[in-house]
Amino acid sequence: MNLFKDDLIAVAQSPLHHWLNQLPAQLQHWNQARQHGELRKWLKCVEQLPALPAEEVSLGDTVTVRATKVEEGQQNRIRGLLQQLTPWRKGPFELHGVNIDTEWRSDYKWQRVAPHIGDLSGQQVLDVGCGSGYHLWRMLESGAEQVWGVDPGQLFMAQFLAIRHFMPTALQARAHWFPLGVEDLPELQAFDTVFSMGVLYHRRSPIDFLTQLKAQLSKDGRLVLETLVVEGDVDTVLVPGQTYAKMRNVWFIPSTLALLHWLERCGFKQAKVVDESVTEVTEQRATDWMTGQSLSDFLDPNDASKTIEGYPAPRRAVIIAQA
Ligand SMILES: Nc1ncnc2c1ncn2[C@@H]1O[C@H](C[S@+](CC[C@H]([NH3+])C(=O)[O-])CC(=O)[O-])[C@@H](O)[C@H]1O
Repeated sequence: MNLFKDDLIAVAQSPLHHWLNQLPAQLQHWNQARQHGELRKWLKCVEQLPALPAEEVSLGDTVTVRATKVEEGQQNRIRGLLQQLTPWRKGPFELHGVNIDTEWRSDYKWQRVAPHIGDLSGQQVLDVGCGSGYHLWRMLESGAEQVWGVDPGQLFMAQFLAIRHFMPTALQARAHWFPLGVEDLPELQAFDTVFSMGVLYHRRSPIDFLTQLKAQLSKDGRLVLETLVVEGDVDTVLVPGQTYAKMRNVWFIPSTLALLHWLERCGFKQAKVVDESVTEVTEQRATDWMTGQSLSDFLDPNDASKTIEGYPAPRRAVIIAQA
């Protein structure tokens, strides 16, 4: 379990140390039974990345690491290796002059979330379904003491490890990623803020999901939830057919009023909607780093207010609720 050695030490030294009752055994099991066929290849790419000093670091809209002197050969090597980790969905990043223009401008989402969360100083922060970990770096920018991402997507883990490779040691020690789903988390009751963005609609049982998120929060903790919503009253929930915007695994898209009601039923307090907006094609689009189909292909070509299946086009809300 060398891959997670330092992260497990960080768990032991944190207020989350009771996670060690399950985590090492889960990672062991994952290592033996749940590894993706390509993971070795992806990790090899990460290992081959050149070591360069992180002399200029920005955890802003484009998460950036630069050294004063980078040779062209090193830059080409970085680009070539990182291109083997495509598709890159969540970013953007700039690593020693290599711009990773990801499918999503995840900075747009963060701009909708950040004004409402305040300073995260001193906090233990969990991001459930963190993808490449782009938002983990932004949470560190907001002051978090330690950030913990979980996501079953192993390509995203390799992407996170590649970004972390270039970070200065002091930041590396504060950012962690485990290949787990929300269903693998015990009731830790230890995080000051739990984020879960873009995951609820992928869950078959949204009430169980909200309950699992609540179980991660400390007594005074809060949830920052971002998800697809539809317009409508407290009884409105869209359960699409086989696909929604060509995504196969979409189950429940509630109205914000329905979602607030669910949160209340799960025991959350003071839940409020802090942002609601329609996703533009400038936020999710094909790029050199994700050459497949993207939002413009998922919308009705004659009416961008509808998905290709005729449902309302993607609209997203950010909700903050207290444990
Ligand atoms: N059981 C699960 N437990 C945890 N995560 C899961 C699970 N199943 C899938 N995921 C993960 O949830 C993430 C959803 S993407 C949001 C990324 C980021 N948060 C963003 O807001 O940009 C949104 C989208 O692409 O639709 C993916 O990384 C999955 O691997």
